[in-house]
Parts: sequence; structure tokens; C-alpha cells
Amino acid sequence: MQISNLSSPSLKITDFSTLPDQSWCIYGANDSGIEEFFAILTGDVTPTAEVLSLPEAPGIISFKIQQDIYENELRNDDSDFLDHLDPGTPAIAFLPPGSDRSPLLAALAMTDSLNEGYRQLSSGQSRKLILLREILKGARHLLLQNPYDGLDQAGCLELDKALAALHRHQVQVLVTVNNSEDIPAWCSHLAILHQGRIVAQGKREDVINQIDTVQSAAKGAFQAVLDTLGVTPTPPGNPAEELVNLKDGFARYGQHLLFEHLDLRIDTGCHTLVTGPNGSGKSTLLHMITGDNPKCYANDLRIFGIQRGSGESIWELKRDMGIVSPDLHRNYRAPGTTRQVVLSGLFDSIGLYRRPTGVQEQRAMQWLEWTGLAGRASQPFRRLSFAEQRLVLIARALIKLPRLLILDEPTQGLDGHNRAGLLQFLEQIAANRISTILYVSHRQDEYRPFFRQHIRLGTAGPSAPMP
Ligand SMILES: Nc1ncnc2c1ncn2[C@@H]1O[C@H](COP(=O)(O)OP(=O)(O)OP(=O)(O)O)[C@@H](O)[C@H]1O
Repeated sequence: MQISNLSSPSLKITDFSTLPDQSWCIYGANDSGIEEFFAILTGDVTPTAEVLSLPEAPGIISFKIQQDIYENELRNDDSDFLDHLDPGTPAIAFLPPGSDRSPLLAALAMTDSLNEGYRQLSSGQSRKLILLREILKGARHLLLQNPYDGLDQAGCLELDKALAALHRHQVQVLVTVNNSEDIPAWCSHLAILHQGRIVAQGKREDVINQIDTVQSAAKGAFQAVLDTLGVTPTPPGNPAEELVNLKDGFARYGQHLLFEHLDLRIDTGCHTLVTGPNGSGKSTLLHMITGDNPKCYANDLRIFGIQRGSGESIWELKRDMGIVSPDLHRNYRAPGTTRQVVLSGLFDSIGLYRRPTGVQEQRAMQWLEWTGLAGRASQPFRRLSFAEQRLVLIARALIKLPRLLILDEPTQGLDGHNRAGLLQFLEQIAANRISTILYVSHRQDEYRPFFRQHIRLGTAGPSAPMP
């Protein structure tokens, strides 16, 4: 691969080249131009450049490819013409013939999911499936965008082993990452992208020390400040109210039991962390609480003191919730501007169908400033990068500072500064007793002290108070 004198709206790259025996990691913050750089490498964006020699027929993993597959599956959904839900293309059909014998399937815990339809896979499982597809098809070049995002810890380790083995077998692997902790040990070379330029490149051991300097010069886009919102903290002595109460809860699809005997009670201030391997039922549990999964009716579940299935309106319950999830992100496909997406959080809609007040407009602009996106307020949301879209969806959930904030892997695709910014803001929310937070993450550095209980799915003994 060779790039010389490349110029694009957000990148100026004088020289970048790789050799066949090298595997590269490109590290950059969300605003470094790294998403555009990846799109250039995959041929999705064509910049002006003196030399642009890119790998032929590479295997590609990216947020865009995952979204394209999902949207294609939606287009082919035949549920309306069948007497049952169309599960979509079975996972096995995405893999090259003979893949079912690959040990990597078991290593990534995907053997039991091969007959499930693509849309039934959990977000981590669908990412693993596309990773498997690209790895097993035997491409000589792999281009992977944030490959560890959304994978459970065991999955990250197994993927790391597989990529290290591919590197040893002369497959040229290039990964881009937004978090320095994700820089893999097996990559032989490292480049750092900062403000649209490659500021360091070379052997991993020669460049890694420069990460700290670049990180301290950067600052994340997410800069929300609770004080300026003018919200009154809830007095400490206020009695706690019951927000969620699930008794002896269970979730099952056919023969596949996700969890059972789960007691989950969340009162105001009882910020709750939910963890567990990919496919253990975290999103299913959260969808039961948000009313987006019919399993809530089969369970003894009270939300805000109201028994589910008692004729209540889900929209009334949603009024007190703010939600971010991989599922919301991939389904936020309604046309609209960035500003309209933030405003839609006030009405719990996908798309904006009501006229907001002047105060609401101002508040949305305030949130766009806090996410570094005020300049893109009038641009179509779908044209933003994945990380920018994620920041907008976070703003959409936070704009109404709801009683219950449901954040399912909210930091996917975000860099360290943005993750830290969001978690600091959540800390402020918790300290001022504004919202109660229900949070899912695979990243251990997000397991902050403000969480009061920890629900572990997919392991013995599902629930425990935080140590
Ligand atoms: N409609 C459905 N029909 C059959 N199985 C389903 C359906 N929806 C989800 N599943 C299965 O339920 C399991 C749990 O999915 P869920 O999304 O809750 O997992 P998760 O713990 O959130 O995973 P991840 O960490 O990857 O996001 C998965 O194995 C998934 O394939």
C-alpha cells in the first residue's frame, strides 16, 4: 500500500506506505480524520493524491458494512407475507463453504448461532459473524475498523489471537482504533493520526511512546456541563421511588434460555451496571424495560410502579426514559437533520414530527455545541460519521434528562476523550440525583464507582451489589 501527497476535506497525508510483511494499527481520535482515512483505504472515498496504491480485494470490517448488511436484510424481510416472523438470512449463509469446521467459530462462541437469522443476532454476535466472514474467506489483506468494539472480553482475546496468527501467516492486517488500549500487541507498525495528519509512523515500539503526547494535545468533542443547564439537584433526603421491579424474570427464544430467576429492582439513585458475554441477554433485558420486547408481558415486571400488561401506554412510560443502544443507532434511518435528531429525543420519536418550541430549539443547539457538532446542525444525520452519529444519539437521550437513562453500549465508536467526557457527565448526573442510570458496557474502565449494583448475565449468580 502506498499513499503520497493525499488531500481530502479532512486529511493531508504526505507519505504512508506499508510492506507485505507488516501489520499496521492506525490510532486516532474521533476528530483526527480516521474515519475518512479508513473510507479511503476501503475505496469508499476517492481523494486527490499523487500516488494511491491500495490493497486489492481486501476483507473489510466497518460500521458501514454492518449497517449495509442490516439494511439489506430489512429490505428482504418477508414477514408481511409469511405467517411467522422472517428471521432473515441464516448466519451460516454469510460464511464461506466449509467454515463450520473452523476452530475460530468455537473460539468466538459462534457455533450455536449459525442457524439464527442475521437480525436475530446480538450486536456483538453480528460483528463477530462479519469478522469471521472476512477472516475465513482467505483475503490476503484485512482492513478492520475498531474490530474490538462491541465484543466481549473473551471475544477480544480470541480475535487478537486469530489476527496475530494471520499476521504470522503473511496476511497483511491493518486496524484502525480510537482508543489507545485497543492498539494490538501483535501489530508490527503503528501510525498516529492527529488533526488530519499522520504525526508519527514506524515500528510499533518506536511510535507507541508518542501516544500520550498526542492524547494530551487532543480534547474530546463531548463537553457537557450540568451546571449550565439550570437543573435543580434533587435534595439528598428525598425518598427513593421504584423505577424498575422485575421478579423472577426470564427470557427465552424457543429452546434458547437467556436468563431465568432474575430479580432486578432499580430505585431512584440505584445506578445499575449490566454486563455479560455477547448474546447473554443484556439488550433483551433492556428492551423488556423499554417495552421494545414482548417478553415484558410474560414477566412480572413493574416500570415506574406500573405493572406491564395492565393496559398502560408505552409512550407514557417512554416519556420518562432516555435511550441509547446499538439497536436504536442502526434503526435511526428516518431522514432529518442532526438538530432534528437531537430534538426527536424530546418526543421519543425516530424522526421529528412535532414543532419544537424556541426553548427546545435552543437546548438542542446547546447539546450540539457540547458534542462539537453545532456546525453540522443542518446537515443530514445519516451523512455524519459513525462516531458523530453516536454523539448525536447520546445528546438525543440526554436532552430531557429523564428519570431513567438507559445506555446500552453508548460509547461504541467513541475515542477515549469522548468516553471520559460522557462518563464524567454521568457522574455529575448521579451526584446531583438527576437521573438513574442503567448501563451496559464491555469496557471495564467504564465500570465507575457511581454504579450501585452490578447485574452479571451469562454467569452463575446474576445479581450483586457493587463492591
Ligand atoms: N427475535 C429473536 N429470535 C431468536 N433469538 C433472538 C431474537 N432476538 C435475540 N435473540 C437471541 O438472544 C440472544 C441474546 O441477544 P441480546 O441482544 O440480548 O444479547 P446481548 O447480551 O445484548 O449481546 P451483545 O453483548 O452482543 O450486545 C442472542 O443469542 C440472540 O441471537
